[in-house]
Parts: sequence; C-alpha cells; structure tokens
Amino acid sequence: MIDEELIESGEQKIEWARNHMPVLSIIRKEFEDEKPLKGHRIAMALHVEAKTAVLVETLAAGGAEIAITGCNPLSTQDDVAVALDKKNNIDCFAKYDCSSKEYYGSIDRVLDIGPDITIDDGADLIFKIHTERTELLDSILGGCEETTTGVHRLKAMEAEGALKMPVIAVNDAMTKFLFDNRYGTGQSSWDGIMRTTNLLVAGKTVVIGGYGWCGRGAAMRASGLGANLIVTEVDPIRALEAKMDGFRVMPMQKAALYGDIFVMTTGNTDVLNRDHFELMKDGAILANSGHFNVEINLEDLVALSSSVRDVRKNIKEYTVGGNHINVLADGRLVNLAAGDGHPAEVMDMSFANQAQCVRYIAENELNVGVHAVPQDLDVRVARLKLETLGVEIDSYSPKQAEYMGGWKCGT
Ligand SMILES: NC(=O)c1ccc[n+]([C@@H]2O[C@H](COP(=O)([O-])OP(=O)(O)OC[C@H]3O[C@@H](n4cnc5c(N)ncnc54)[C@H](O)[C@@H]3O)[C@@H](O)[C@H]2O)c1
Ligand SMILES: N[C@@H](CCSC[C@H]1O[C@@H](n2cnc3c(=O)[nH]cnc32)[C@H](O)[C@@H]1O)C(=O)O
Repeated sequence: MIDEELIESGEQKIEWARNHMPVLSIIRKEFEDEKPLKGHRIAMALHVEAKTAVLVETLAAGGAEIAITGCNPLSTQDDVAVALDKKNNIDCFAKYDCSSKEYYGSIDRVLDIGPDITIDDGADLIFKIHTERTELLDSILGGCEETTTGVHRLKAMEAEGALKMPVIAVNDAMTKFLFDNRYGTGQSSWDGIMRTTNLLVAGKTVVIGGYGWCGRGAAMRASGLGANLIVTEVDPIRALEAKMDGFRVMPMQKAALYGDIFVMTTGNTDVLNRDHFELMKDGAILANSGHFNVEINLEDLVALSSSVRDVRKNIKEYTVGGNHINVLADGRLVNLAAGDGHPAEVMDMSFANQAQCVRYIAENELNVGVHAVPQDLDVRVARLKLETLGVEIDSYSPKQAEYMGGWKCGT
C-alpha cells in the first residue's frame, strides 16, 4: 500500500474507535478547552493501534508534544502508525514485526523527545531510562503504567531502591483491571484465537493458566462458548475460586494431557515448558494472553521439535515425536498480535484513566515511588461511563446516609 492508502485506512480505524470511546471524548473536550498539557513532552510505549491513537489525539488536544512507539513487536498496526505520525505534534516510531534491535532503537528515539511524562505498557521505557538513559531522570515529573506486569516490575524496582521517578499504577484502578483485564482479555483473546484458527471452541477442553483478572475473563468466555474448562493456579485462594466457579483445577503436568487449547494468563515465565509439551495431544493449540513472549517456553519447544513450519497466518506447527503442537502468534499476546486488541468501549475506560493520570502528574508534584490512581479520578471514570451508557443509579437518602454512618441501631 502506498502511504496515502495506509493513512486513509489508519484514519478510518481511528474514527471508528473514537466514535466508541465516549468517556475519552468528554476528557478530550476538557483538554481542548483548558490545555492542561501545554508545554509537556510525553514519551509513550503502548500497543500502536486505533484505540491508542485516540488516547494520543486526546493528549495532543491538551497541548502536549508526543513521541510514541510500540510495546510489543507484533501488535503495531502500520496503517494507524503512519496516520498518527502525520498528525501535528505527534511522532510515531512503531513498526509491525520489528526486530529486537529496532524495537529498542525506537524506544531510544521516543526518549530523544526529552520527556517530562512517560506512559508505558510493560515498563520497557522506564527500564531503558533507568539503565541507559539516566540523564533523562532529572526532568521527568512522572510516568503511568498500563499493565499488571509493568506494575510488578516497577514495584520490584521500588523494593530494591532502584526506582528513581514517580509512577502511577494505572492498571490498578478499579475501572481498569476489573473491566480491561477481565472483560477485555476475555473477549479479545477468544476473538484472536477464533479468527486465527477458524476452529470450533464448543466441546473442546480449554486449559487456562492462571485465574487472575485475565484468566477469569478468558475462562468465563470459553465456558460461554461451550468449552470444558481446566484452570491451573499456584495461589490456593484463586484455585478455590476457580473450583467454586465450576471449573476443574489441577497442576499443569496433568492438564497438559487433556487440553485442546491452552491460554496463558499468568504474567509468569516458563508456565508451559518441555515437561508439558511431551505430554500434549496431537493438534494442541497454544496461545498466550499474559506476558511478553515468555509464558510458553519456545526454546524448549524448538529443541524438542523435529520440524517447524507455518501452517496458516499466525500459526506455527511444531512436530514433537509423532504429534503436532500449534503455537499462535509466536507466543506473543494473541489478542493483539493476532487480533485487534480489546474492544473500544473497554479501552475507553483504561485510557480515560491514563489521560486523567497524565493531567494529575502535570498538575501535582509526586514523590518518587509507585502511586495508586487517586480514587476520585477512578470513580469519575465509572460515573462518566455509566452516564454515556445511559445508566442511572441510586444514591443514599439522608436517612440511609445517617444509618450507614451510625453504630447505635441494632436488632
Ligand atoms: N492480553 C492482554 O491484553 C492483557 C490485558 C491485561 C493484562 N495482561 C497481562 O496478563 C497477565 C496477567 O494479568 P492479571 O491482571 O490477570 O494478573 P493477576 O495477578 O490478577 O493474575 C495472574 C494469576 O496467575 C497466577 N500464576 C502465576 N504464576 C503461575 C503459574 N506458574 N501457574 C499458574 N498460575 C500462575 C497468579 O497466582 C495469579 O492468580 C499480566 O502479564 C498482564 O500484564 C494482558
Ligand atoms: N507490553 C507487554 C505487556 C502486556 S500488554 C497488556 C496490556 O495491553 C493493553 N491492551 C489490550 N488491548 C489493547 C488495545 O487494543 N489497545 C491498546 N492497549 C491494549 C491492556 O490494557 C493490557 O493491560 C506485552 O505486549 O507483552
């Protein structure tokens, strides 16, 4: 495609997303009127696709200058990247299927903007700032982190005394993880798996690795599609929850024997490895919807395989003994590398949180460390979302407020 066609295709995707992100539209209007980000330079590493573009436009409408790249080598949509790059005050360096060298090279180029605010999804920008670009730390007011894994990395840095800037854990807002990680990952992972394989889910045995927010969503939607569910966990409380939700729970060593489709959502490394590949059924399908490309140990799989071939777009078939194991999207996030990511209505809330937190960083002096999203901002996102959905709720009557605040009234 020539550039003009790419731009048109990217713009079309952005317009569709924008029209389905009403909370972010309200914030954008405020930003246009008040210009709270005037003079700020924002470095971003997020999945470069249409919903992210709407966030970028919103921040630019607030007066910011922006440089953005991807946070996953396989999630960039090139048409959106080109369309973004053409906009005023926005430079986009993301490219689909970039090498590791290109990926980190683009992170460097984004940091060349000399940011005072950063937005990460997985903490790769902040890692780079703290290792090779420490000269930038003096002028940074703060950063925002989009995902569970990034927050884990930042908290580990903080615990070691290695973190040198304030960061807001946007992932941990209730209006983020309860909806994005659960309903977003639940829907978009199955969208990615189904459009990539064009196979039936009903009647299959699906193994979900990890019963956190993403795992719950992925299990709930697989169950709705008619699959038989097995959950693996390391946390006894979450394992019990999966059991009470009606799913079989067992160690991966056993689940490996039964699974037709495996979906990883642990945020951990090496969850599917050589011990499991050797036990799997012929035709097993492996997908990751959790963390980078480390949940499925592809080095182990390659070492065990007598051959590897592409059998369909985004599907690699590994021959192990007499069996075939199919890995989707090279073990990277199946919903983004083999799909379009989360639904726009869900990213509306995640990115409304991001936009509000960027403004909060610009207007407040934060201490070094990992900060929670201010509760009033989190609740505002929920109120605005309800409003835009046309949903009304009750509020306490004075009598109820008094009762809820009192202690003298008993049976
Ligand atoms: N695909 C997406 O779009 C998307 C969306 C949101 C989050 N994420 C990522 O998904 C991952 C999970 O996020 P979350 O919010 O659900 O986290 P979470 O902490 O709520 O859940 C992870 C669960 O995995 C379990 N676990 C850890 N190691 C395990 C192992 N070896 N075997 C079995 N279970 C194990 C934990 O006990 C926990 O219950 C993170 O890496 C996060 O960044 C991806
Ligand atoms: N960057 C790492 C870490 C996980 S990304 C997981 C995050 O992606 C975000 N996400 C999911 N779908 C979309 C989307 O369509 N656009 C932008 N971000 C998304 C979501 O908020 C979630 O917290 C990686 O690629 O492996």
